[in-house]
Amino acid sequence: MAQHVLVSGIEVDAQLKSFLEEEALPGTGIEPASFWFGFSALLRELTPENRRLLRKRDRLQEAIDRRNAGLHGLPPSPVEEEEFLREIGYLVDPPAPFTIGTENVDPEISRIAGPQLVVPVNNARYALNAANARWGSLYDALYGTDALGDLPPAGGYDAARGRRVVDWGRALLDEIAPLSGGRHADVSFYRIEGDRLVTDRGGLDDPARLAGWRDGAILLRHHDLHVEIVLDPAHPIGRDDMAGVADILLESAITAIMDCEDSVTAVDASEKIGVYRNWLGLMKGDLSAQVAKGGRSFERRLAEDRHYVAPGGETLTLRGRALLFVRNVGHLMTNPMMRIDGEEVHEGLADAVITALIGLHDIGERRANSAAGSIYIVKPKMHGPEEAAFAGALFDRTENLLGLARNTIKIGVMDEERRTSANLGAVIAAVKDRIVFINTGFLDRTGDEIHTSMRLGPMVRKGEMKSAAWLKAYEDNNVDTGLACGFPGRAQIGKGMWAMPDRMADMLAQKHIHPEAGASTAWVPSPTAATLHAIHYHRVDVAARQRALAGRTPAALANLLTIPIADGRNWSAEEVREELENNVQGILGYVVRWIDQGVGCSKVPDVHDVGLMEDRATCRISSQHVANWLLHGVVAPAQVEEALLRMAAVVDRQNAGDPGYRPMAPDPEASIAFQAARALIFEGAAQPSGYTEPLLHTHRLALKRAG
Ligand SMILES: CC(=O)SCCNC(=O)CCNC(=O)[C@H](O)C(C)(C)COP(=O)(O)OP(=O)(O)OC[C@H]1O[C@@H](n2cnc3c(N)ncnc32)[C@H](O)[C@@H]1OP(=O)(O)O
Ligand SMILES: O=CC(=O)O
Ligand SMILES: [Mg+2]
Repeated sequence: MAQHVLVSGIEVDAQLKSFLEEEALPGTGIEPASFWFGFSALLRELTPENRRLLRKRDRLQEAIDRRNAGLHGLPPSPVEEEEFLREIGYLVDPPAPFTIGTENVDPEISRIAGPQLVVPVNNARYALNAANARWGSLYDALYGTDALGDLPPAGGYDAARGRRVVDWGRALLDEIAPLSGGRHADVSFYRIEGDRLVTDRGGLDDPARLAGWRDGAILLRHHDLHVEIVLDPAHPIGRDDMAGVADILLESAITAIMDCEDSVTAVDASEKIGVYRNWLGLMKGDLSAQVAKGGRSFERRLAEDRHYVAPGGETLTLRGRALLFVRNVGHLMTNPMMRIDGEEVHEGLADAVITALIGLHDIGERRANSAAGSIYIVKPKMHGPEEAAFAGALFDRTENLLGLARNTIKIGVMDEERRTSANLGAVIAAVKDRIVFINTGFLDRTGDEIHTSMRLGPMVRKGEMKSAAWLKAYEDNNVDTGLACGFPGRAQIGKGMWAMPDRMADMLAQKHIHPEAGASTAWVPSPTAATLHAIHYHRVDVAARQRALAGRTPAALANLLTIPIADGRNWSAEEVREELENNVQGILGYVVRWIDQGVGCSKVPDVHDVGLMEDRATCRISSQHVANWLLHGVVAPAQVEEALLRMAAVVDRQNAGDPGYRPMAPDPEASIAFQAARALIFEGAAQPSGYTEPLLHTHRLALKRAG
């Protein structure tokens, strides 16, 4: 049983108290007594407002549910929907035109367009890898994935495949830094003479693309992104290369989000400490992890900065690591790590204070993460401007507590709830001097789309959501609003996750649409994906795209408010079965690892055997979808029960190789994970905003209590 101790009138888990006093506070100049005094006051002041905002969510949803139930399946026109949403206070008047005023923003956010990597911060091995993913090997990314159309054969190095990789890489150099007299593939030497790159195929068409050099490397720069040609004639690859090129390194994950939210499992103090401790290691620079792979073991640590000579002879220092954000949880959840007046603390309040406290370790002397002296917090799952203003107030109060100048804590706003999308201008206005991004979290957003109109009728199939009118309007509106509010040069306009981690050829072929749509960043699930997605930012000039898009007619609110119900469509029994099984398999495959093993982000095969990145947001979509079809009789309860049992056996088989895995199918009644998945569906319609957190937390806590 967790022990709580009373500090400044709040009950704090004893382990959390020790962690904060012995690990997080030392070095910040803040004394424990004043920290606890301020923390307690902040919680007392802000908890009532947090609760009020959650009650407002419920009231609005109840009003929408009542109205929708009374429509008997006849969807409101977008005009009627808009009028209704205004009437109940869901839609507010847009603000007068304004531009954001955020200052002290690092160039990785304000200027450089490139990939954004997300990683569960409680996994030190992955978190370090993500921080170090600023630079990635193009050759490895092409060789080791299906990017070139096929997978590498089993066994040792395949020289023919290696040649294809090298050719592809050299052709990319022709795009990024063309030579005046031929192709990079035909170059037999790269040399620096004076301040210029010299090859036997001429110099650079644009000499300014040479950013620098160091012993054994040429550094190019294009669209603010760097590319390093690694020269090493002794290297196994360089040895067989006419010009001695051993690799091409791409500046890849320009920013990375250390996630405390949807990709982690943190239901109590000990798990929250795991999350906070890794963030602390990243901010202090001393995080390490022992990695065993390929028959060897090594210690992974944070990469160092990289040093070059620039044309003119000056030293050029480039960051070796991605600029790090930390994603806090939203306003919904509470956590037993602390109690105030006997009630669990609102987790988002604690996250803000503790992650910002930890951020202090960087913004003093070190500035190894933010040279500009900012702490970057991503705030997810906010519904509308009042909730954004509340996050702003929380950050104000946190700054007061930690002695920080106003707006030191920056905010990345996830545009991932319908009330936020529909009021995006007002949301941005509410945090206009600290906002550093808006990002279309289309996965949560799809879950909220289903949940909000749950009672209207059955929704289209999950795959069809991607072409629904609301989704296009949502994506366009996000860019239009960001441009209108002056984001270019100050803040990111971001797009969502590539959720098929093994489908790199498809990503390479498709994800260019994000920079083309005017986004300065977009999410990737892995360092390899970051390296490959970086190519899109060489191919698309985001700044030019943003200038071109700035004058277009903004996305119509009517389209954003077009509800994706199926409108009388009858699916065949086969289509219903496939949809149900796909959702149920995804839910079970994700939930079983979440509950039993504490893994918050997993790759789970869908019914077509494509491994999908599953996190709480994708689980929200699947569970809400089944709940919606159940509510409207598209599927019967017995059919769902039967699918759960059948898919449990499938998921058990998929995990058969994992020695730590507890099968569900032999005794589903006794499997807490199975029961959690079942509850997510059968109790799905009643979950706040359709979120999965309350049921996931309850079931994991039950499992931990059971031992
Ligand atoms: C809707 C949303 O909120 S999306 C945001 C939440 N999602 C995420 O954060 C995605 C994070 N990604 C992941 O957790 C993983 O990539 C998964 C679960 C999707 C796939 O994982 P796996 O199949 O185990 O990855 P895979 O086996 O292919 O690769 C493992 C290697 O890649 C690395 N890796 C994989 N994902 C990441 C990542 N996001 N960051 C850093 N490194 C990563 C691992 O460190 C490991 O390398 P190592 O052995 O050198 O340590
Ligand atoms: O957080 C991202 C999302 O898509 O949801
Ligand atoms: Mg999300």
